[in-house]
Amino acid sequence: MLRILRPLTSRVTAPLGRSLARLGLTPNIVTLIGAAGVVVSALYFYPRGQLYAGSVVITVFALFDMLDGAVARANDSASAFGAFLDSSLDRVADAAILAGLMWWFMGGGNDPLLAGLTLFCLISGFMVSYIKARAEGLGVNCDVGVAERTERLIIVLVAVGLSEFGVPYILAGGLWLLAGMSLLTVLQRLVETRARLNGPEHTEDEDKRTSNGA
Ligand SMILES: CCCCCCCC/C=C\CCCCCCCC(=O)OC[C@H](COP(=O)(O)OP(=O)(O)OC[C@H]1O[C@@H](n2ccc(N)nc2=O)[C@H](O)[C@@H]1O)OC(=O)CCCCCCC/C=C\CCCCCCCC
Ligand SMILES: O=P([O-])([O-])O[C@@H]1[C@@H](O)[C@H](O)[C@@H](O)[C@H](O)[C@@H]1O
Ligand SMILES: [Mg+2]
Repeated sequence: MLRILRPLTSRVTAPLGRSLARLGLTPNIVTLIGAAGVVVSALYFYPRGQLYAGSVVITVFALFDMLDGAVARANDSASAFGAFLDSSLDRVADAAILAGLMWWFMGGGNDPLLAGLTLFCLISGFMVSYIKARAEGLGVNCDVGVAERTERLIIVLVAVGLSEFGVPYILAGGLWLLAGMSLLTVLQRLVETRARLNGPEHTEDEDKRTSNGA
């Protein structure tokens, strides 16, 4: 959904990408800094229980995901391995955020129901990404859904960040919303992939890939 904002955000990220490239940073280094930063920042959630500070710092490092591609485009160094690393480390970052939150609910947060709901969000979010990756492996595009990664990050970070200001039900509400939207996106991507696999543009060549495992 929010991908439509890309032309707008690239007005900021493209010049930033050029500056980082001039400093000698490679896209892969930017990817690694962003992912490592998110993982370490998840320690704000658990064990520290600092939900607002954690959300802010995680947001800063999550934004690196918009900059690695910008650096790649700035110095014409986009690579297949870079794209693979970018997507793979997104999963590590997503897991760190939600695992940090889940552990906090199980400890200081003392809310086993929300811990379970967070685990559901983690698994359904991974399913969203996995379905797209598997569909692409079978030769079809699956860029659909109400909760792509950017939407999922915004929902969880805003809900968790605002919860420290005592906004009623924001944390539980945000997590229920995230769970529902992730589940809906899983269904949207399943339907889309099925339609495309059965569609006219799906060739015999692509059928050969169906025997491959995940
Ligand atoms: C009071 C409350 C307090 C709470 C505080 C918390 C507030 C939280 C609020 C919002 C949270 C916002 C988090 C947003 C994170 C967004 C990050 C994100 O999701 O990015 C995803 C994409 C980028 O996707 P992708 O990685 O696929 O694209 P790339 O551009 O990287 O290109 C990939 C290709 O590049 C090549 N490549 C890449 C890496 C590599 N190592 N080698 C390579 O070769 C390769 O070809 C790859 O295929 O996001 C988007 O761009 C979609 C649009 C998103 C719109 C987001 C809106 C966010 C809101 C505000 C942000 C404004 C920021 C302006 C920019 C600032 C930049 C520092
Ligand atoms: O599938 P999803 O989790 O919505 O979105 C993800 C994108 O936001 C990410 O930038 C891309 O690199 C991943 O491969 C993945 O597709
Ligand atoms: Mg990126």
